[in-house]
Amino acid sequence: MPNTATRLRSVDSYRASVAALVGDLPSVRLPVADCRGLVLTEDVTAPISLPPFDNSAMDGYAVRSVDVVGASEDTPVELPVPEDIPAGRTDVVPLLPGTSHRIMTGAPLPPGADSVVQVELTDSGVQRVRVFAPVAVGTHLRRTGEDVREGTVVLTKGTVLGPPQLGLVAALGIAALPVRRRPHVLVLSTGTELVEAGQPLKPGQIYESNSMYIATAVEEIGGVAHVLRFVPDDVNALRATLRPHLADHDVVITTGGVSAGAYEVVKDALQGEGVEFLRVAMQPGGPQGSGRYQGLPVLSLPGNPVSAALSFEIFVRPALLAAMGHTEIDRKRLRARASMAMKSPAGRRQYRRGLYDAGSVQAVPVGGPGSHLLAAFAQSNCLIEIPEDVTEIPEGAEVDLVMLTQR
Ligand SMILES: Nc1nc2c(c(=O)[nH]1)N[C@H]1C(S)=C(S)[C@@H](COP(=O)(O)OP(=O)(O)OC[C@H]3O[C@@H](n4cnc5c(N)ncnc54)[C@H](O)[C@@H]3O)O[C@H]1N2
Ligand code: MOO
Repeated sequence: MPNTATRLRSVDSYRASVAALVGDLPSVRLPVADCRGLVLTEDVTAPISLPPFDNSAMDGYAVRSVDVVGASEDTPVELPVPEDIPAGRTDVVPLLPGTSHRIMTGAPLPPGADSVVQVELTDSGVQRVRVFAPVAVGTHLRRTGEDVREGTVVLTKGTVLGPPQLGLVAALGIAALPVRRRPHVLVLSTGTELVEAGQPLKPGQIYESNSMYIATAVEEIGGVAHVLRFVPDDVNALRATLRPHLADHDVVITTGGVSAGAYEVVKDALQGEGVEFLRVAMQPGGPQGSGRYQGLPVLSLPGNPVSAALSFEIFVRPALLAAMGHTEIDRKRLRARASMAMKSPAGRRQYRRGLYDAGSVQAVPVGGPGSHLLAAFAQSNCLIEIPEDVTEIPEGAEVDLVMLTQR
């Protein structure tokens, strides 16, 4: 049967298959510093209160409010200063009536004190201090547990750990957290025409770029990418290249070698070995392969750079995010008016690269639909999604956008 007669899989159904193939990653305990962007798998309970002790919110003098009643510029109250309490002083120095201790921000409030006079309202005395204003009980104090009470849940299972959450955990003295671990992704680019940056190009050669896109896109969402470049058009050599890496990766992403040509090394090596090659009703990104090779999920993306990139964006990225335990796996979507007319093939969901302008609420197509237009893609901030049943978008019509700048 000719390739053209092959039935197309819908984008949504293929997306679901890829997500099911990748599955869930296991939960592990990791040092807090390694948890940025990962998803918590258990609630976190505070082992201590925050603040852990009553302390001063200002540099100044710990006093009893009653001792400075009536103080003013003209009638200062003068108190002896028997102790100096910098932050970090760990011995207990009670405050006797009629005295004050010099105290710094974050230092423990001495027992007996009920307020702090900030230094600006005093003469900054060291042996004795003149206080120029009264203070109400509780002024400039940070009470034990005001932020967090020991034993309470501070972060719930499913939370994505960003800097604020990790800062809180550090403040609680927690060293490691239970998280879904990072996906380890083997990125394999194929093609005899591909050379690495730094080498001169011979006629017919191009610089290899897909692995750069895929690896950095994997790392952007918190995965770990290991790049391999595979050159020969030899199926046994490709299988042998994969073999030593199967045990320590969660997913293999290949690019190139999946379409209808005479040298389709990925397809030839993996078809019939657990990986199915098919066409998806998407443009770019029609030819795809997926399945398990020796038990390991393999996603074979088409070689054209924008096809590979959009295949990652539409199929692989949400699957990896879901595997990592994220519930928000989709990019933000917007609607805008098309700045110009566009055509799209019948029966395919087309993703045109575009620039969304929030001011005019317009989507401007950047470059054409071609899957080799890398510069246009790099200048875009969105994809303009043209549905399968739409072949013409008139200028000014509302279109759906997939924003590439935010999740
Ligand atoms: N007769 C047909 N030809 C093609 C069809 C088809 O249905 N019938 N489909 C076209 C579509 S659509 C796509 S997409 C590509 C997919 O081809 P492959 O996955 O086999 O990719 P290659 O042939 O290996 O490469 C395509 C293109 O991309 C360049 N490339 C590949 N890998 C990289 C890389 N790592 N970095 C940079 N550029 C890369 C390669 O040089 C080619 O120009 O097939 C169409 N053809
Ligand atoms: O579907 Mo291919 O991915 O257009 O270039």
